[in-house]
Amino acid sequence: MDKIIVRGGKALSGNVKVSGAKNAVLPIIAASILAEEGTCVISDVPALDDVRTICDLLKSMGISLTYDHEVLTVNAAKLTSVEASYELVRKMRASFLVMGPLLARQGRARVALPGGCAIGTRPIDQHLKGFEAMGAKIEIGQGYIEASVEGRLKGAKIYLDIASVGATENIMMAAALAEGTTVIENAAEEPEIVDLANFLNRMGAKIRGAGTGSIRIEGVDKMTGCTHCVIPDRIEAGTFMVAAAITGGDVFVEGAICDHLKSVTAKLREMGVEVDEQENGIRVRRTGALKAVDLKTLPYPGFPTDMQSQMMALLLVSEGTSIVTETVFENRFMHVEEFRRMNANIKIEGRSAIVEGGSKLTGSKVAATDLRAGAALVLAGLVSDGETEVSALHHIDRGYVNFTEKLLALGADVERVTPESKTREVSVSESMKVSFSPNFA
Ligand SMILES: CC(=O)N[C@H]1[C@@H](OP(=O)(O)OP(=O)(O)OC[C@H]2O[C@@H](n3ccc(=O)[nH]c3=O)[C@H](O)[C@@H]2O)O[C@H](CO)[C@@H](O)[C@@H]1O
Ligand SMILES: C=C(OP(=O)(O)O)C(=O)O
Repeated sequence: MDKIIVRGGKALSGNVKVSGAKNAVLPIIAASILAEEGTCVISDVPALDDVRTICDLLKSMGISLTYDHEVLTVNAAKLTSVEASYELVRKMRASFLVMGPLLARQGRARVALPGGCAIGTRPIDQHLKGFEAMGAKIEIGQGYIEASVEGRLKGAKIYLDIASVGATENIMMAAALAEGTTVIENAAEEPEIVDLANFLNRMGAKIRGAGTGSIRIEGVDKMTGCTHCVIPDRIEAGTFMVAAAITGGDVFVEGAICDHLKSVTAKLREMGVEVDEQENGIRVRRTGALKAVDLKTLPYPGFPTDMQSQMMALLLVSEGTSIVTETVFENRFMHVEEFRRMNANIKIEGRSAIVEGGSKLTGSKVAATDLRAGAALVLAGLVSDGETEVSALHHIDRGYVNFTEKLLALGADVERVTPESKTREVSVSESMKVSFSPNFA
């Protein structure tokens, strides 16, 4: 099993380019199932394990795909199966996003129950409530959810009890090909929802209001292939912003969209970090001490839960006590135990973590507990005494393209080690080449 070895003490500097957003591209690839004709050509598709998983899933349904230099083509004219197997859904919960498109196009879908994961139980009741409101019959058995509808789905007014990102996306995709108009109230407002709506509209859908709490979808009879470029990953961008801040560095995060990162920028500024918002990216510098701040995760435009663990790493080296409250997922503090191995002083009280700043972090053996926790441990390693060894990298590979290489290019003392070959020497230019070649043949 690969490990990342980090030796602390280097201030990061230079330019890092943000890849396409994982959380935008996954629903977009699922949405391409809706195109009965033509090819979807999607660019800035990051070479991530999660992308490979959803591509494998579409391939298992008879859909043809190609991937070359971050351009993915999907031709879903031929669709031979409406099933998403346990093996693929288990690897990645976002696989459940194929349910809406399959149901809308084929009138039937059979998808393995996604179950919980390290960060919480993550139910899908809001997705199912939406499909039922559109006339689908839902049956659950033998670990699978079967949804079916006589004829077409019918437009409906759906109020989400929770502004769920996945439910908003799944229902929006289903409604795009339904008969009549669907209105989703208390919809999630994340930028990835806007990107998905833009993609669907290019395919022929009629969606208005994405990015607000009320989305109106007029169903159409047919959708076709289109071209689309995925938005930059705001969480990857935020992770590098924290990397700059934690090391007292000076980094330009190229491609980051300032508007998508307002809550992160505001917190960094509150802590005494200089954040310069530019047209094509964000420059982050830190020279002085870091101030403790409190933060609470919330749905967009609130502070993202996917940045909680990285910010916690930063708060560990600030002056004073901070309170981090996690309101989105009920169990997203697994990284606290790992931080403690690095001499962190953190107490958990219910949904809050009391983070004592100013501890001298020490390098240690730690394991990623989810993908953002993995990144956060590497960030903590950048300022720890001695060597930090991060394992369980399959989490990091789900959501960060060339994470080690990007840090290396900014001057970090970091390497990825494969036990069989001891050290895998990676030249940055080589590693930046396309390293993803899924078996699309
Ligand atoms: C692939 C992807 O885009 N993943 C993101 C997406 O996950 P995901 O779409 O799974 O997150 P949701 O917004 O659906 O979940 C938010 C909260 O709602 C709850 N819930 C959700 C659906 C439902 O039917 N019932 C229910 O109770 C969840 O358990 C969770 O507590 O948004 C999360 C919240 O910003 C991010 O952390 C994930 O990175
Ligand atoms: C929780 C995350 O992803 P997922 O919803 O795919 O598990 C994440 O990206 O931090």
